[in-house]
Amino acid sequence: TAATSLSRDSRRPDKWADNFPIANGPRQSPIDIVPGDASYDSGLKPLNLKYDPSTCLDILNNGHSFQVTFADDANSSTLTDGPISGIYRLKQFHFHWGACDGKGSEHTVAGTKYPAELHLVHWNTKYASFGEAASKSDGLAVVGVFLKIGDKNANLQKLLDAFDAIKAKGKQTTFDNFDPATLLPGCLDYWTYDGSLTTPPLLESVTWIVCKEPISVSPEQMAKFRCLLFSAEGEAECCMVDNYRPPQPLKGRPVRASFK
Ligand SMILES: CCCCNCC(=O)NCCc1ccc(S(N)(=O)=O)cc1
Ligand SMILES: [Zn+2]
Repeated sequence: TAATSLSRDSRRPDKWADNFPIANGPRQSPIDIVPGDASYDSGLKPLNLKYDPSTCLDILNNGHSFQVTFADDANSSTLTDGPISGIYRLKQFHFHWGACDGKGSEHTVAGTKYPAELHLVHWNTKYASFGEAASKSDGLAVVGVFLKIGDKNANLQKLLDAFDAIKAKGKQTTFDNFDPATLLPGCLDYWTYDGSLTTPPLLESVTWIVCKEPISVSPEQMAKFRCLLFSAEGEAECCMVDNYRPPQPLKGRPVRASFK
């Protein structure tokens, strides 16, 4: 139908510049990270992530990914140090993935695509809210973690077990006492650069912090990601896959490494 093709087109990254001209801006994300071109910065601090599982609220299929949302009315789940100054609060985390294991991540590493990528979205508490921070150059900090095919990930499985309740666009269910720290790799070495949201409104407000070490996901678990739907109940079913934006031009931006 016309509605179906409008919806599909709005999910196509090559169409976003029509409504969001910033899509061709100077600090767009994601990027291809070339380790040999990154410069080690001894001034970069270790990431300080302190999450309180009791601030976990719900899990939602928002029609372009699934996200777990956190109560952000206090400094209960925060990111400090790393490349940022001040206190950033966790708002939500979500993922991007492919139709097969050979693609799915948004950032790539010397051209290597991972099957999926986790984004932990934080906003700068010098601003009053996520919505206000999202339009400021230092408003957001997103920690990216790559998923690599390997052993079954027991912590990830807790999310996948909720998928039956959020299969279609708009479905949401309570989700509590989940600790996002269980999704972090053992080593928190990272690359960092100034970028943007990777979906509309593509705002250039994100300090990106991409972990070098991936976490594991089994092939069966990746197959479950692909059972979610872009479509709402009652609409023709459309599997939620390939919800990633490809790498964007670096346009001279420096990429720093927290490690040698
Ligand atoms: C009521 C809505 C308030 C927010 N207003 C709408 C909004 O700004 N949404 C953008 C949300 C978003 C998009 C992309 C990322 S990513 N993939 O870069 O980590 C993170 C977060
Ligand atoms: Zn994302």
